[in-house]
Amino acid sequence: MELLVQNLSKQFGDKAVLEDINFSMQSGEFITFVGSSGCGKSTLLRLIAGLDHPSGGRIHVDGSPVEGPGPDRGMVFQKYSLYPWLTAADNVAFGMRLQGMTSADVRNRTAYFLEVVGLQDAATKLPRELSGGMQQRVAIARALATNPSVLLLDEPFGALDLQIRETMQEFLLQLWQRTGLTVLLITHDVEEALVLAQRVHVLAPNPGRIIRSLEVTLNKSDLDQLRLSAEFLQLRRSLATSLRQLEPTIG
Ligand SMILES: Nc1ncnc2c1ncn2[C@@H]1O[C@H](COP(=O)(O)OP(=O)(O)OP(=O)(O)O)[C@@H](O)[C@H]1O
Repeated sequence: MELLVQNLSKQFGDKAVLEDINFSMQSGEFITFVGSSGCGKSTLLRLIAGLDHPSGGRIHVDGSPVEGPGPDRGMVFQKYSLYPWLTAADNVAFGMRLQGMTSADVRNRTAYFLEVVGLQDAATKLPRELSGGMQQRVAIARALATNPSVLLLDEPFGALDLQIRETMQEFLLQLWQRTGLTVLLITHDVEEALVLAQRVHVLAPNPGRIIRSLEVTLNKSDLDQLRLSAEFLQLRRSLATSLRQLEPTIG
């Protein structure tokens, strides 16, 4: 799989929201975009998902232009990801049924992906009976079940408390290491971007553009240790400084 984004721009009316975005990613990579609120992160992800159309530039998946949503791109949003009237299992099954999978396949894959996210015991629960973190795990299972080439995550843990957010980051990192998923995640949280990604792109606002890209080669075998390591703290400070310099000065 290759995702290729070239000279991508997006205008809403006369407001330029994204300008000249260029990057690519390959199978098995985990990349993040980090930027402050309103810099165009969600817009970028929606364009890649095919939920909206670019004003200029190109988005290709495996050489084919993105012209709308497709099963090759699975998406998870910050909240309200699940259908509230469906059980966890039916939520996971939903996309597969739409794709026309046989009911035996749907049943087997639902059980498998609920297990992948550690929720085999929650199959018959409704979303409101699950914690926020569990709901997002169901949403990830649903996205994975349709076998996407790339998983697009829009601040998936943004609505969760800090402690649960860290548990979910660890969960996602392990899932990625175990399964070889391809993940593109957007976040406003510098620490989250660094903990998870192999490559971080920093987005500046007005118009949204990439101002910095860095490879992250930190040892992620123990995230608690990592968060305290000098190398991590130095990178985090450096990224936070990049973002802070973009804020409008007051007074
Ligand atoms: N459909 C739309 N019509 C008009 N303007 C829009 C539309 N969608 C987004 N925008 C504007 O584009 C800019 C970027 O929005 P976007 O949601 O992509 O930012 P973001 O970085 O994801 O922010 P947040 O983290 O707050 O969600 C904002 O100024 C927003 O008001």
